[in-house]
Amino acid sequence: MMSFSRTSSSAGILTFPPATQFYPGLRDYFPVALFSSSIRSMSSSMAAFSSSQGLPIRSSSHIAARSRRKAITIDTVNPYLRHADYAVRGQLAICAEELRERLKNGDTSLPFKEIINGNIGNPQAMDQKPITFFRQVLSLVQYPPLLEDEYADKIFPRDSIERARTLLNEIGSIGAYSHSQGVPYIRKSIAKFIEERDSFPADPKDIYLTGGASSAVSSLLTTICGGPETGVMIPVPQYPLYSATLTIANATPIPYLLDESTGWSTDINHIATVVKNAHVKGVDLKAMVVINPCNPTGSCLSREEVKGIITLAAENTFMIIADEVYQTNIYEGEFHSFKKLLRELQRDVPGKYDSVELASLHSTSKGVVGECGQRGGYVELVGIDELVLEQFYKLVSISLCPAVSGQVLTELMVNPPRPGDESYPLYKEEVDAVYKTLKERAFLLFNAFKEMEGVSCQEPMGAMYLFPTIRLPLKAMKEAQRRNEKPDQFYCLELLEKTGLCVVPGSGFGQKDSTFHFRTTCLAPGEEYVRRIIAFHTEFFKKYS
Ligand SMILES: Cc1ncc(COP(=O)(O)O)c(C=O)c1O
Repeated sequence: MMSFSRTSSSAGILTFPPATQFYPGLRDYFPVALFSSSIRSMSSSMAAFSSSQGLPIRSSSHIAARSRRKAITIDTVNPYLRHADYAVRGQLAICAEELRERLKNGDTSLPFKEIINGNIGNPQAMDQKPITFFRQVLSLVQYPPLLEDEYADKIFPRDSIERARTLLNEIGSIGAYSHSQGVPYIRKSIAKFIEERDSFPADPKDIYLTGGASSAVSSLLTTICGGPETGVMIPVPQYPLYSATLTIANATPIPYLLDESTGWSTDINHIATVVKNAHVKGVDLKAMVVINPCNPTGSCLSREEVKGIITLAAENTFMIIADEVYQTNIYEGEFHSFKKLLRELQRDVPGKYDSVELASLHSTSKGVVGECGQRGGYVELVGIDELVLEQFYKLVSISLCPAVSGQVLTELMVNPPRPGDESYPLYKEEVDAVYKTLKERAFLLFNAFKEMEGVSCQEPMGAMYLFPTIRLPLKAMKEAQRRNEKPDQFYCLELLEKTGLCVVPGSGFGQKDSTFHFRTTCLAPGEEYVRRIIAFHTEFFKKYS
């Protein structure tokens, strides 16, 4: 009956990355689970890892046997990579994949018939459909002979044919490398989009197309980080791309806490203290990451919060990395872009904000586009020293160019059909429907959490996740301890085992000491997902209260 054996075996990475030795305060917010993942015993090779003095090792005989054959072993692989952890695709996701495989192979012993992945914001893996216009243009650009077909205009609307012709004219073949910074024509479109959004000019030369926001983050942090002395402020909770990338760069993540009691707000005074403490500890604080709207909390920054952060950056000279990939996933209030408010401050208070360095990220993965598999996105860099930009350009040029199909999709996201265009009515209908569905699903889950014993959740404002707190009964805490699992990890593993729902323990994102959360996406269709959570939670509380 049990889906996988409950013996807890260490998955290896039990130490903090070296950078945290430089900044031990991190342990308070990223307890073991962020940098480690003990998994319930599985057949997976990961389960064979064990721990000795904090280093992930296999049994020594195994190592000896392996090292005779392999130059690169788990002992010699880049230790910073080995220390990095990414909970979104971590233990829970691995276990879920195992269970999915068992279901596929006809295992009828499990108490559910399907796995539902609430662990990752992957809209088209659920039931979200691509935007028709986007895929029409992409098809034509991928296979230009379609444009010559006498039936082309019977299959494709005229504006998608025109757009494909324009793009092919600008790009040449989609199978050719583009400029490393991205296709110039697409950079112009992005600049226009930013101008329309912010009511301030944007310059195509400040824009770099990227393979999703993740590759922009990786390039930025590679450019910024020079070793453990380099500090980068990250929110707690945070999207673990940041902690993982900083670990790989052997830099020091400096946590700043979001305040759950006030809707996960960003307290500027607290951040000012964090900055001061970092300086006292001798950290060379280079940048601050802001995720707005926020993954995992679903909160959105107010104008005052954004301006407060920009002011701190101006006064303390650190770069802002504004992760704005959820800028169109807003359910309450308004999205305030860092670029717009920076330009406002520069206009209103001449001089003070002139040297603020800002990187703003956007992506085709989220919003109502949801094309995460296509790897499109961009970063806009303003206020950056020219010589640093040269280094950044050199870095991105080492990878030649982001996928050109992803660039095309980025062009379509920033330059969609407009009123009066043949494709506009369908485009509008599709984006409105996706937006409405995402919002409805967020509130369906939120309303369920409101009713659940021991659970509290902030009202969703944006993004595509909820991050409820669970106050676990003492008996459940003891059971977690007995199993050598973190309490939130225990709850999530139980949920997976009993229902097939995969969510991520809060420890994967960082959380205040003695608080426990989990993160779920709001993407699952229908009410089944919510029903299963409620039924599980009720049983769990009945059993452990
Ligand atoms: C806050 C945040 N930034 C960046 C990313 C990465 O997105 P992309 O698919 O564009 O690399 C994600 C993905 O979930 C995210 O939540």
